Amino acid sequence: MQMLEQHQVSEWLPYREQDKDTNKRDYGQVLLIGGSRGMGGAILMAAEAAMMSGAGLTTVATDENHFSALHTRLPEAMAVPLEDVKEIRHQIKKNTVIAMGPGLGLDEKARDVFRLVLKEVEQHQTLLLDADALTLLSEEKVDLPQMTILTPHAGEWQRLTGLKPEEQSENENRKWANKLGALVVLKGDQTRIYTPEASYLNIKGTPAMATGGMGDCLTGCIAGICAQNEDVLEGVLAAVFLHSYIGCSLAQTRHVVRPTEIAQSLPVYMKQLSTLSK
Ligand SMILES: NC(=O)C1=CN([C@@H]2O[C@H](COP(=O)(O)OP(=O)(O)OC[C@H]3O[C@@H](n4cnc5c(N)ncnc54)[C@H](O)[C@@H]3O)[C@@H](O)[C@H]2O)[C@@H](O)CC1
Ligand SMILES: Nc1ncnc2c1ncn2[C@@H]1O[C@H](COP(=O)(O)OP(=O)(O)O)[C@@H](O)[C@H]1O
Ligand SMILES: [Mg+2]
Repeated sequence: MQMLEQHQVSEWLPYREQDKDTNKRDYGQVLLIGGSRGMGGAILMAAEAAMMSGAGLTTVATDENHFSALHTRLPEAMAVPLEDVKEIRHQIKKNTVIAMGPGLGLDEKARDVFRLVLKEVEQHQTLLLDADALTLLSEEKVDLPQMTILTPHAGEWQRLTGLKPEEQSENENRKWANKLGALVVLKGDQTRIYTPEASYLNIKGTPAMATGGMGDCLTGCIAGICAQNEDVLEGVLAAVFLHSYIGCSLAQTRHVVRPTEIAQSLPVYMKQLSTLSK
């Protein structure tokens, strides 16, 4: 298992050359799907992290009840209603990265959008499944596009694989990543990443990060960084490292780190780390 190092991450992070003529469409378009009634915060946190990590355009498909909160907190993001099938289909076509699951719920409406995304997404797009989308994946019969990114915690991984936390060994996890043909980010105090070919060990996080929404923030971070990276694996590894790196850095002066604080800090840390290798 390969340990992630800061110098690699500084190479993998997207870097914006100052004198380059570009526009927002050069930095990817992210669609985030989730936030059923009462769980709007989950998808809002993911959207904020995606936008703050530099996605060129960020769109959120969520319950209409959350639109005003989203626009107040994050006016940079666009919103579409979760039940508008025609619009969601259009958005799936349009976006380069699709991240689904935070606060999505497990009801029929959630199942419908889950099936729609799995049916419509194309091989050239990057799909990330987190939270309730992982639970739906364990219940529904669907084929995953190649190298779908899955970001389970130990409980979600158990639902997908049947492996109890104490059975989630390197061997078993790799076998399952292979079987699913997926890039698996198995979250924990020290997150491990599995592809069919290799496995990676993140830096240790901090218990100050053990608070609701921290995984939702990671989802946005991965989506935003992958929107700007040609290489999906490098984007995922850089995002996982950066999320913990910022968490540890903020925890030096905090009892608990808010996921939204990590999102707010992303532009500064990305600039700092990505510049190191230039
Ligand atoms: N502000 C919000 O709107 C928030 C919404 N959230 C949403 O709440 C929904 C449920 O997600 P949860 O993950 O809380 O619940 P889940 O029910 O999906 O998973 C929790 C279960 O997994 C087990 N488990 C084993 N190892 C675990 C580990 N390392 N971490 C966490 N659980 C572990 C727990 O014992 C529990 O039985 C998701 O849609 C999620 O996105 C959460 O993200 C928290 C914040
Ligand atoms: N004790 C800990 N040390 C380091 N990181 C942690 C710790 N507990 C949780 N995390 C991180 O917080 C995130 C939790 O994700 P998740 O369980 O999906 O949270 P949520 O669903 O509430 O957003 C993961 O990125 C995990 O690595
Ligand atoms: Mg989660």
